[in-house]
Amino acid sequence: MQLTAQKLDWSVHGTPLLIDINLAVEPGQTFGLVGPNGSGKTSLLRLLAGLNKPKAGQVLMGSQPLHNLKQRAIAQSIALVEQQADTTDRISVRDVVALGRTPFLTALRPWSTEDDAIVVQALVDVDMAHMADRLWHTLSGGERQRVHIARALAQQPKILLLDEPTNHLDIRHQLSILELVRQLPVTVIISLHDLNHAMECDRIGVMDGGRLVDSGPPKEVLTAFRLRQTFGVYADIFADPIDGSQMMRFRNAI
Ligand SMILES: Nc1ncnc2c1ncn2[C@@H]1O[C@H](COP(=O)(O)OP(=O)(O)OP(=O)(O)O)[C@@H](O)[C@H]1O
Repeated sequence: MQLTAQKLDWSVHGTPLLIDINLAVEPGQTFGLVGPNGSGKTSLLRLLAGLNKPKAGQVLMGSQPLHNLKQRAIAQSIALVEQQADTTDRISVRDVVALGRTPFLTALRPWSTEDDAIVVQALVDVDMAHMADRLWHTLSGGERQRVHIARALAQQPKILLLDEPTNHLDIRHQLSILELVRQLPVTVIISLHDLNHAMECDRIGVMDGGRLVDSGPPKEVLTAFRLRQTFGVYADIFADPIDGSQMMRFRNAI
């Protein structure tokens, strides 16, 4: 499903935090959102998920403006994995993931064996099936992150929004989560700090000071100029001798 942002503005107490954001992510594409700390990535993802309302402009899910839809209808199509999602409840890993099924349950459509199977598959996908009975609060940071991703997968969204999902993850799980996300047949918008990981996205967008300052194929967008201008670093960009893919070697901060 296509996700479109048209002329989005968002501000808090009169301070503009997102300014004139225009973006269209095609069905099935993986779109990487990059930018320095405080550039507006999380704010944009929350608007795209319908959690915050824009001051101006609109978000379209397919051809439907989000502001015309109820939260439950949005949750049947869009899942967001937030950066600092937490719960203090004594709840098992399996039950956290089962929360992903909530938007689909009604009195006429109660929990079924199909939901059980979806939850198990989501746990397998993030390599957490062996911890299904563990209590959430006993998990490490990386394990919690993987459970949150499993909850979003259990939602079986058409659009998956991920805010720095590789935060806390060891290198094996970083790579396996990114590989999993890229293979999903859904539209994905993922914020990333690791620019070499962002190179694997179909397209990327660069946030700077609340604006989307560039978007396009990673090779065209993440140039030495952009790394200096927006990220404040000197970097060398070169082709990997093994497979020719573009890599960045960061030298020093400006
Ligand atoms: N509710 C709020 N009230 C005031 N300022 C806010 C609020 N939410 C975000 N901001 C500010 O808006 C700016 C953008 O924040 P945001 O979290 O979207 O950035 P980000 O690109 O995700 O950053 P990071 O890479 O550090 O996670 C920051 O300066 C932040 O302090």
